[in-house]
Amino acid sequence: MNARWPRRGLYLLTPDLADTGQLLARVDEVLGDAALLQYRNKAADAALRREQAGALLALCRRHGVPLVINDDVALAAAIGADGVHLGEDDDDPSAARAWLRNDVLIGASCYDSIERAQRAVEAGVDYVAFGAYFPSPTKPHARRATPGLLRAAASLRVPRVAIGGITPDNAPSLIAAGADLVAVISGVFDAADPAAAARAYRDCFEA
Ligand SMILES: Cc1ncc(COP(=O)(O)OP(=O)(O)O)c(N)n1
Ligand SMILES: Cc1ncsc1CCOP(=O)(O)O
Ligand SMILES: [Mg+2]
Repeated sequence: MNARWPRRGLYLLTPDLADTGQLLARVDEVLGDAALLQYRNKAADAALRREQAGALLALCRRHGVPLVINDDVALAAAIGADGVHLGEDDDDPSAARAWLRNDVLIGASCYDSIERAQRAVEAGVDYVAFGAYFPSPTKPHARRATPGLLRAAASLRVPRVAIGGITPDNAPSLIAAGADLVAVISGVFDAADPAAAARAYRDCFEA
């Protein structure tokens, strides 16, 4: 378990962009307001993901923001990333824990299931993620979760992440229900003013 990562705030996920220069420029503009960055690209091949993850790691180091890799434990280990995020179609958290250094954080998607979250915590994950909370432009068919799940997960004693269609307007209701981090793609990267949007999420945690 990594003792140093921020446990509250905006958890930014990258949009699928093939152009690495464009990806870096778009992330650079908003990273200062993020607590964590996740590299997520569901369209890129292995070589492009390696290139983009390495470039994002350098950017994250400059901003002092930890980088989490989605889906790919081998990639996280290869570049020395700060964490990996795993869902139901990915490696098992306990297998990842055996593979990765002890200070690499592991996050788990728990969708709408407190039982899945309990099992993940027993396997040694550092945070649990629930959602989608609202209709997600990025993942329209994502399973839906309720705020009650965030309240129920308080007893697990790891940070709780909420994801899916989260905007600066609806984030406060999830934070009030116990979300420590809100995970966002379109609310920042599809905003007319991404820097202002990122600041608005951050402000939700300071209100
Ligand atoms: C913080 C966070 N929460 C949930 C997910 C979704 O993970 P998963 O269900 O494995 O789906 P994909 O993102 O891989 O499409 C996530 N990536 N991050
Ligand atoms: C990866 C993922 N898992 C559930 S919803 C989602 C996408 C989140 O993106 P957005 O913030 O655009 O809804
Ligand atoms: Mg996944």
